[in-house]
Amino acid sequence: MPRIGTPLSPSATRVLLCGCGELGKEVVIELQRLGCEVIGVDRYANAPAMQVAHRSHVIDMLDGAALRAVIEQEQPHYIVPEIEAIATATLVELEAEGFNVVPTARAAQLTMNREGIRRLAAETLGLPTSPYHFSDTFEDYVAAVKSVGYPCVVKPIMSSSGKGQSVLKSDADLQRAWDYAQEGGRAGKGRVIVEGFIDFDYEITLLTVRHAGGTSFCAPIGHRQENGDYQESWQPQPMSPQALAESERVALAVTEALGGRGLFGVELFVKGDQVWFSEVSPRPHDTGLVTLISQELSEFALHARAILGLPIPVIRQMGPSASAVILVEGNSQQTSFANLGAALSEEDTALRLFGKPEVKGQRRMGVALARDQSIEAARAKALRSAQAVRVQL
Ligand SMILES: Nc1ncnc2c1ncn2[C@@H]1O[C@H](COP(=O)(O)OP(=O)(O)OP(=O)(O)O)[C@@H](O)[C@H]1O
Ligand SMILES: NCC(=O)N[C@@H]1O[C@H](COP(=O)([O-])[O-])[C@@H](O)[C@H]1O
Ligand SMILES: [Mg+2]
Repeated sequence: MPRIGTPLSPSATRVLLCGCGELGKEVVIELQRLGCEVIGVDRYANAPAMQVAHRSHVIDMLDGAALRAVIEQEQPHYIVPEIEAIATATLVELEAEGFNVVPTARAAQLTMNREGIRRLAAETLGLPTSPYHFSDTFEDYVAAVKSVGYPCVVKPIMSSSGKGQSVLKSDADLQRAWDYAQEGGRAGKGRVIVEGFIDFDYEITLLTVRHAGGTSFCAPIGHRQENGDYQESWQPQPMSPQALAESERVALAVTEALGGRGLFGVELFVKGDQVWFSEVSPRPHDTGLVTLISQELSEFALHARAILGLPIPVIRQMGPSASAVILVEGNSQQTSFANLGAALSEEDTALRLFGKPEVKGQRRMGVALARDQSIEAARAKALRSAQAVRVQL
């Protein structure tokens, strides 16, 4: 049975987070509640999760040598990737040397690159996905678009939150979408994926947790994306029993193939009873922020329990709930948020302000949460709360 020691003592259970954004902040809070010693690592100082960790390091996490140095210095019992952009080859080496990477180093490596996870899901596991093609050159990409057909979606193979992603409707979009994908990739210019556009009725995130007692699913989360970035999410998303069963089948297959313990966000497109796998985060998912109000154990608490080998006997869903993001646009290192009384005036609302130290362009800085009698009412309430917040740069 797992044991947890005293933080900052030789018996401490040390957890090191690679990535310290808003999702990591909530994971750190849950780990702190269980008495872990938590170390945050990210590319910039005062990142949200660093503000609640015991200590932190600022490094370029894509630099394998820098990542290894911090991990060797800290000797964590668990290494918890919080973002995709990490030197995952170094995590694979460290795992082979005996470190515990959550859920597994291979899961972090395969999901960092759209090609890794897409080929695993479609080619190895035979799961339904959109038609797809990978291209390295403009000429090959044009041929791929012709074969996939319009509309289609182009994305850099390494990107997240919709960066570098476009929907193409005709030949007129070819050059712009290519240029944007070349700018938006995390590793700079390079390979893109061309995907057939799935005309789904709705899309969900199926939070799936692999823990000591087996695999558990949360109620499905519906969400609305704009330009590949999440704006609102809600739980539970109404689904036919067939679509839900198929979603759980796909999520189980993907998470079993990735292995390890932890929470996964399985992204699925649904039309009628038909389900397509899109991608998976081997970590808490942004659309899962809704679980901060919709579940007794949030996705962050579930991740912490799973990582530490603790039981998850039940996941209680508390009724129709929603989240709405607080996006800030501009330039500031001292953003402030006002009119919070109005934002929290209604029953069953909550706010998270992430405490990000800087905004340059557009950045998600907070989220409003709400519960109500119906999904429609919860969504409307979360939006009212988010819109009530007055941002000063
Ligand atoms: N093939 C597709 N057909 C239809 N819609 C799509 C397709 N691919 C992506 N989308 C839309 O774009 C959104 C973002 O796509 P995707 O999840 O691949 O991007 P991402 O950059 O990995 O985003 P994140 O990191 O936030 O998950 C999807 O949630 C969906 O709404
Ligand atoms: N879709 C992935 C996602 O939501 N990741 C979350 O956003 C942070 C980065 O935010 P930033 O870009 O504002 O630094 C990440 O650290 C993670 O918490
Ligand atoms: Mg996604």
